[in-house]
Amino acid sequence: MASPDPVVEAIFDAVAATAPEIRAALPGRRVKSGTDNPSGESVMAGDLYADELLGDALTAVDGVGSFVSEEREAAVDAGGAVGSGDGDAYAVAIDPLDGSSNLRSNNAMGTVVGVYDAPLPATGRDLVAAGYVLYGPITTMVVADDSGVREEVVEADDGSVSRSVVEDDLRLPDDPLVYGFGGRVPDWPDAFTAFAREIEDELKLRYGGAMVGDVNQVLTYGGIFAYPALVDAPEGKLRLSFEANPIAYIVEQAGGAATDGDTDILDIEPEGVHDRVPLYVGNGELVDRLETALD
Ligand SMILES: O=P(O)(O)OC[C@H]1O[C@](O)(COP(=O)(O)O)[C@@H](O)[C@@H]1O
Ligand SMILES: [Mg+2]
Ligand SMILES: [Mg+2]
Repeated sequence: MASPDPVVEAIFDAVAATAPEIRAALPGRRVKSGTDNPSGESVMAGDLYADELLGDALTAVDGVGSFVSEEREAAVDAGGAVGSGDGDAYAVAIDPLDGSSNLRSNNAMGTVVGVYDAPLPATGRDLVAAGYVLYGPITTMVVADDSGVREEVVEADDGSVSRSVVEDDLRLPDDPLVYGFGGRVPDWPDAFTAFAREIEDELKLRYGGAMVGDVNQVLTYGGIFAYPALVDAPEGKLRLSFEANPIAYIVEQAGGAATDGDTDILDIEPEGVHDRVPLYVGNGELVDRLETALD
């Protein structure tokens, strides 16, 4: 197996190093910050705190040339040309706090990171690695690169942060057990509702309102997660660069599939870094059935 890319490892180290600090800061940051993000959504104080901490940590990593975040309009130049053709630095895209509406109710949340070898916006084929932190009862981090997917436990001890691998070859189980679909049922297109009715008969509902938490259930138990196209929002809710691409990369590296209903998420050509996309992700045969159902 090829040795891990040192820049990618430094990026994951930086994300892991911020996780205990983000977690510790959340109790006092469960309120709205009073601002909206570039997607027009209300930003929580926790979103802003995580964004600032991660922005500082990631732009300080040697080999990170540019940094974009769900919470920032423009890319931050971190010094260094991005892309294998023009330079040798990576562009890092983050969703600093995924599922931050769960802050109020104290449910799971996460941080998502994508490491692209091309200036953004780029397609998911330009990802060289992706990962997410899950702030559950345990702080875990799932990381993927071309060698596969690993689950790690992140722990802070006396000011230092450790990453311990607990699963070194995470694969989607063959027999799916769970599903979780976002959005209001009356807002779903009829074809998706019909597909959901079939799935309800076969799998158990697990929906927590944070993509990272819901996808982590699918990775653990097998199944399908969707934030579908809605009748009045055909692009759905989730953002391609910060959410769908990194999650699609991780799930595909774990043996699963990801689509916007028609096209592999990783092949979608973005127009802008804040583009939204419908996301259907999980076991390959379920994603195939979904594509047929939406045809
Ligand atoms: O509350 P809803 O409409 O079900 O939306 C839930 C979805 O929105 C998100 O919270 C969007 O992410 P952010 O919290 O990063 O904006 C996803 O994590 C989740 O899948
Ligand atoms: Mg999110
Ligand atoms: Mg977010």
